[in-house]
Amino acid sequence: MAESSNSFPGTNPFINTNTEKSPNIQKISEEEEIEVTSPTDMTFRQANAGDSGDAGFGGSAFNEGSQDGGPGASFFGQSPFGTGAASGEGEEEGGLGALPTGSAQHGFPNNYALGRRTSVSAESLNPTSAGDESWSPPYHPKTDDQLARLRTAVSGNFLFSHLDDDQFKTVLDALVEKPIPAKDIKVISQGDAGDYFYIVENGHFDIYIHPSGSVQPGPGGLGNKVSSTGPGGSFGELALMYNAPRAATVISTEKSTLWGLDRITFRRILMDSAFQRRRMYEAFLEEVPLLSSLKPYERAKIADALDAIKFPAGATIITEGDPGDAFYLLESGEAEALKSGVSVKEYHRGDYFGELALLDEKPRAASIVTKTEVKVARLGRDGFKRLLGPVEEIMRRTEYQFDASKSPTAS
Ligand SMILES: Nc1ncnc2c1ncn2[C@@H]1O[C@@H]2COP(=O)(O)O[C@H]2[C@H]1O
Repeated sequence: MAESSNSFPGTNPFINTNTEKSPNIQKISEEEEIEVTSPTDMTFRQANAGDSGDAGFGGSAFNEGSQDGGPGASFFGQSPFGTGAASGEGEEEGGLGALPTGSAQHGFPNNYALGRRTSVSAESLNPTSAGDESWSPPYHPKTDDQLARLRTAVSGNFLFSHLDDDQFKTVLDALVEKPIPAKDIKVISQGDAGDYFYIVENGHFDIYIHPSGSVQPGPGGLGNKVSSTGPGGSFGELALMYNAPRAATVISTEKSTLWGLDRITFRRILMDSAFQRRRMYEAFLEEVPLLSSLKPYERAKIADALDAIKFPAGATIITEGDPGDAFYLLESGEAEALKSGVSVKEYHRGDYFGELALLDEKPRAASIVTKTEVKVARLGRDGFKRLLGPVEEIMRRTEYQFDASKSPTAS
């Protein structure tokens, strides 16, 4: 635990090695020292009043007529950190693919996490360490209706799927309902400090990134739309995980309902497992040819949803004729596909199988049997449908050679 916690900040895959300082981000770093001290400090209370940080809870002070010129109305007022423009010199808006630097290749703005502290408090480096026993999680009572809705909302979220019962209860108690009354409400502004992680119960949100690292004045100031999210989805974890400014702007596209989890509860309960999963699969997923067209952030979301399973040699992972419930990526070892007992295809590291039954709701077209000890990353049906949409066409183009005379070398 300590090992992984301590190594998180040092291995931020999205950090930029550029040493140029942004005054805006420096302010955010300073704020963190205050913010991690108490979830009920000034920042939190101001947020409740709707005038600071990320979207406040219970406040009605939607600041229509956004100060920063983007299409969305800001959900909050003047940030104590400002949303001042970071450098952005010589860069054109052009989507993630158009960004020129190393971090841009990762799908993040040039100055993402630029100002992250080199010296941070023990709490922020190691949120679950001993010495933090004085922390008691926030408790926000909920009606039966709220609890039922909340359980449904988090049931589809992979960051919650590995919690034990106590952790799950702590998180449910700490979540706060946050109605978003209309479209064009800016819940998160790129470049700001992060206070909350959000789960979408209903409604829809678009996500924008400006190459400069923060929202800019004027038309197009939000940058480029990079993705969107809806019921069961979540956002706002990156700033909390990496102690970094918000990497993107998130705006409602309709009336919606969010549940917000404060930064400290997120870091203490959800972060370790989320980090470990993302880090564990990051390098492997980059190597998987099927996923090479995806952006790094899309691969990170897939990592959240994967389960590692080991099989000994000679084990059957998939049985021909069965209904399909999961898709698999082969992480190590070798396996083969058998149709009516005849080998028709071999699998090695980076290959995938199990997609046909999920794509077409058909029974398994072949059995998959291990030839050596094998490690697979399993993606359940929901994750497959939600996360692999962008590569569906690639999967559909895969031609299978079922002619037994060409096996076992057919691939
Ligand atoms: N392509 C993307 N790059 C960065 N963040 C994204 C992207 N798509 C969605 N997001 C979410 O947008 C959020 C903005 O706030 P955070 O940086 O805390 O966390 C970010 C992610 O949860």
